[in-house]
Amino acid sequence: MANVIVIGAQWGDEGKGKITDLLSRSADVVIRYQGGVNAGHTIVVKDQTFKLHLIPSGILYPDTECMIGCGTVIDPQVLIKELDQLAKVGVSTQNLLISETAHVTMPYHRAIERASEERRGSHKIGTTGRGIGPTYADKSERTGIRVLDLMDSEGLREQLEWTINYKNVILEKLYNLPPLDPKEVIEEYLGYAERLRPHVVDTSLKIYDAIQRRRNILFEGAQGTLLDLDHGTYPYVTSSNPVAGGACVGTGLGPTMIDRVIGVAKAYTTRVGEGPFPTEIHGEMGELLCDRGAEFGTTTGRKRRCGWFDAVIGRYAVRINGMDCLAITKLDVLDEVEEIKVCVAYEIDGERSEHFPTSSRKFARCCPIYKTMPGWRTPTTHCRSLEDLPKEARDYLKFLAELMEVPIAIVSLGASRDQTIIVEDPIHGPKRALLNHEGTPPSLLSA
Ligand SMILES: Nc1nc2c(ncn2[C@@H]2O[C@H](COP(=O)(O)OP(=O)(O)OP(=O)(O)O)[C@@H](O)[C@H]2O)c(=O)[nH]1
Ligand SMILES: O=P(O)(O)OC[C@H]1O[C@@H](n2cnc3c(O)ncnc32)[C@H](O)[C@@H]1O
Ligand SMILES: N[C@@H](CC(=O)O)C(=O)O
Ligand SMILES: [Mg+2]
Repeated sequence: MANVIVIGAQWGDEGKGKITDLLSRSADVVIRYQGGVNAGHTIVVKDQTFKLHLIPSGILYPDTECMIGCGTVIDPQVLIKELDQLAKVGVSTQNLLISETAHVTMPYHRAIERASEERRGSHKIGTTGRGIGPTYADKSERTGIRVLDLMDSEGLREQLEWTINYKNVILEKLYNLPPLDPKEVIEEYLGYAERLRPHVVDTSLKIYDAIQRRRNILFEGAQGTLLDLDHGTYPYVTSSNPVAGGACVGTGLGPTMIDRVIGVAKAYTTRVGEGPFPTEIHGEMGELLCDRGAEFGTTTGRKRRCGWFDAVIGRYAVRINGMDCLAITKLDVLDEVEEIKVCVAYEIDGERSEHFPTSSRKFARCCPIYKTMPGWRTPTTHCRSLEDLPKEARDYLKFLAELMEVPIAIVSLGASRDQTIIVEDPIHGPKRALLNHEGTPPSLLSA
């Protein structure tokens, strides 16, 4: 039995969907613990592509129980659309459970977010526009609507009447927008409630039950470490905690139950939305990575910004998440690149630093110090073992593992489930933190 967290080690879109789907083969339960429909997880199986926003990436396995945990925010309209789309292609969602205490995204959340982004002008965050920030803000302000409120029609009428009138003041007075009609919204959401009711439970009880029955639980992170509300490039972050620590809070499971943390990182870096990005490449090379990597948002279709691999943020992600091992994705995207750069440290205000600065303003002044590696200029999408890879590609991976002092357990060379090299067992390997008693690094990727 092993309970494993999968997290993004960069700014999201690292390919967590593909890796979670792959690992779900050995999981009994897969659970999302934060974020909402801002996430876009892509899974490719044979010639079928699935784009999931809220439903966990374990859903393609009919016997796996999938849960949407209490730390998520749920847009019922999008969730129902996702359920319908899966049903259309014959994927059962009977095993999907939704937490009673997750918060619900309402129309005023989306409207307020759009208006506030516009009002911010050049200070905008570049959000996905899905109402994520305002839904989490209401949770903190204690004016949120939870799934269990949605299930109680009388209570909901009263609660929403009050809340919508309260939000209408903001819409009308602050943003000069038309008010929402409480009756219309209430009827719309009561309809959603009936559709979702069969899935709604106390998921923390279900998880504890799974623990007691020695089931394998996979926690699927969305977004990435650098988008974390507390540990990312604030204010250019999302409003939840994508880091491994978020998995316990966002599901109601105690930290002593977690066995492993697997980080997912692209072989280069991308970021979508505003905010500093020291290794961003402007010009031809950035376009090449964007083209080859099909770097367009799974949710909004926005073009993702592309850059070289940044080992400073990689090391930071290892530390913040207590990462045991890494999955490196999209190595194939670098197949045509003649020379590959890796950021090994920053120069900040004339000084060298190997640490991620806590201030975003300081981060924006970081100039990457690069080490240049030779490319391999050979296709790798067919490789299924480390030995199949060109030597330069193996050297590149080894260099990344050494820089971050974390073993690479999985290498991904294409979007498809089978385009993967398993270097070592990602789930049952030893706990990395326990290997370092004498300060010796754990065994890294073998050459
Ligand atoms: N070429 C290539 N594409 C890959 C590989 N692994 C994943 N992909 C694709 O890369 C993209 C990854 O983006 P997402 O699916 O948005 O990643 P994610 O981490 O699940 O997303 P968020 O939770 O939104 O951060 C998808 O289009 C995948 O199909 C790979 O090894 N090579
Ligand atoms: O989460 P919101 O508030 O919509 O956006 C804030 C910030 O985070 C970026 N982002 C959100 N979800 C994802 C995702 O799934 N992959 C990558 N980046 C994401 C968004 O672009 C904003 O920069
Ligand atoms: N989740 C998103 C963010 C977006 O679509 O803008 C992505 O896959 O890039
Ligand atoms: Mg995505």
